[in-house]
Amino acid sequence: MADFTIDQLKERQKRIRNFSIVAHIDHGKSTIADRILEQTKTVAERDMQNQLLDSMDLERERGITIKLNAVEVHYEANDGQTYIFHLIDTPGHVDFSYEVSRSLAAAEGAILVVDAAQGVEAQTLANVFLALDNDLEILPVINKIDLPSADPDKVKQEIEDVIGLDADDAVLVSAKKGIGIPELLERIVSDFPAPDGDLEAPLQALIFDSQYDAYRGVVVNIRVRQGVVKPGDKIRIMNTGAEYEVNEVGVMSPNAQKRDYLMAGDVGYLTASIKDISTTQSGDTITLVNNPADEPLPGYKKMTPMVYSGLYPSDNAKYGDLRDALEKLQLNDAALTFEPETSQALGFGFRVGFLGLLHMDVIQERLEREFDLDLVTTAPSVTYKVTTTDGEVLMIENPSELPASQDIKTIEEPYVHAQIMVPNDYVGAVMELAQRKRGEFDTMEYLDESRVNVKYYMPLSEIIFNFFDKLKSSTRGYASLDYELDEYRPSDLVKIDILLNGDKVDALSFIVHRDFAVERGRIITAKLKEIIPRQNFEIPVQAAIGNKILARTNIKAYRKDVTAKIHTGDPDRRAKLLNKQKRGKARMKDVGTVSVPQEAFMAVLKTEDDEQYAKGN
Ligand SMILES: Nc1nc2c(ncn2[C@@H]2O[C@H](COP(=O)(O)OP(=O)(O)OP(=O)(O)O)[C@@H](O)[C@H]2O)c(=O)[nH]1
Repeated sequence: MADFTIDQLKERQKRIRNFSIVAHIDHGKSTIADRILEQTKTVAERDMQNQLLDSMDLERERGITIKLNAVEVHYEANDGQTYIFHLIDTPGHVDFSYEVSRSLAAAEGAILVVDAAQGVEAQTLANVFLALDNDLEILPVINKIDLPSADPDKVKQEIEDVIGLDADDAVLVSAKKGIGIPELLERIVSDFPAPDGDLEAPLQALIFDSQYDAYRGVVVNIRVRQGVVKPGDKIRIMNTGAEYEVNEVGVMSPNAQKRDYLMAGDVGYLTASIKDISTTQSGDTITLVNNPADEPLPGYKKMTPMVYSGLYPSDNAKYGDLRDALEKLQLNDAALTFEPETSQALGFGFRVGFLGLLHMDVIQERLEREFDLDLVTTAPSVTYKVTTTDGEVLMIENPSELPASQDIKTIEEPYVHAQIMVPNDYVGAVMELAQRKRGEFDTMEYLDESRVNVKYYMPLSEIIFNFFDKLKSSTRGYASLDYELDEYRPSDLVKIDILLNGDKVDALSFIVHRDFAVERGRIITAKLKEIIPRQNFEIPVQAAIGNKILARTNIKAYRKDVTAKIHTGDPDRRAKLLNKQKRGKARMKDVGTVSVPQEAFMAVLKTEDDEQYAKGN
């Protein structure tokens, strides 16, 4: 059992530094974290691999950080003392900013990384404001000073002008070449405060994340605010009231290492044979049963999903597995929400809420990889606010549930306030794009003599459907984007239904602005004609608003000799064809009499590109 005195703990607490690294995407957070692990010998050189903290395969493959990670590092400083760092790496993409705000709640300091060539970007600003909101000490670091285009002085000036932070003694670093890392380590010790939680007060530990482990139950990641927790302690989760006995406490360094105790100021994990995953929500507080804290810590702001999409198992028998998988993922991803839904076309599934399309992509891929599921996903939709002629207000997350037009008084859609940072030369392109996406100009501010911050009000639905990709391609990658939900505004919106062989397919319905309806109707019927394979009868494909048909095309039937060829062709070729067919089948869903591939449900997302081709842009 743990053997320690309060004085020893107090001494230890003075040597703890909890900090997070925040930056715009690709400015080098993960590389800096790697260097810190390397120079403090937390990881032996032979075990060192790039992006060590990005432990998910998906993170490595895509080269992005999705989840926050907390690692304990021991650093022997120039003053001869050994300091305990808890380094919390965070994602940079706008879809994952909820992970950033959670990690910041566990830290006292934030290293603000800014690329020496790119300067301050939209997410730099967004993240630094999150850090300031959390009262964190901020240490500016200018990274990539090895680049020929690096201009640290200009970036210092920008940090002062745009963020209002003194950047005179910003640490100059090249994470790639290892330059400036020793200075950075010293500055972490001198600039960030030690945590100040009361060691003798009743336990309060904030749950900031958890994972499910088939053997140990839920592994809960905590930041201890006050008191001490150790194996054998009886704990209570304050909001759910669940009680457990602690089996193990420890830290990640970067692999799990058992400890005798975790104390105020520590960031680590705890296990207690927790099998019921609903009892340990992120944001809840853990205390001791026999000496409980009076109140839980303030939790996290609940995240509002931005987009919803239907998730259905390809094989209807896997419905229960999908629910299990979603529950387990939710434990690890507080922003994920879901509820059961049924579709005439797709059977039983779930309506799942996401923070953006990247988040949706990541969840879908994790479900398929980590839980071995085969999914059919419907096109994402924002939440519309509908007032019916009876005065009832409905929040519509699924386009197929939109009431008939004669029952609707108004439809409102969510608007965001977007800021786009871009070099002067591309302002014209940005404005043209924003205008085309129904944007309403707000203001424009100069960041320095060559860059501006353009602000627009825009419908969220236009932003989530590849606005970011378009923005990048029309500014050669120079623009950065950040946005926050603003308000609901009335819009002239209509629902387009798709009919296959005369039957309405609910999972293919979508909502658009009336001005784009006919055009989108035409494009999507043409797209579906391309995507849905021919069958042995002719299939009419129609787009309609109510009873009014906007567009129609036909998928022709197989000609007899085509099938005949397959049956009489040479055996090798026949086998190949059959195999190809079989593989395709896995991703097909029988909708009434028609087999529809997964791709078709996403076709509505693709219509935007064609629209622009059609207009010759
Ligand atoms: N030239 C140069 N390149 C660097 C330096 N530091 C990082 N990079 C490169 O910049 C890219 C992005 O680095 P990451 O560390 O993955 O960036 P990040 O900010 O963690 O990105 P996310 O996790 O996706 O938010 C990688 O290709 C790195 O190799 C540096 O000091 N100099």
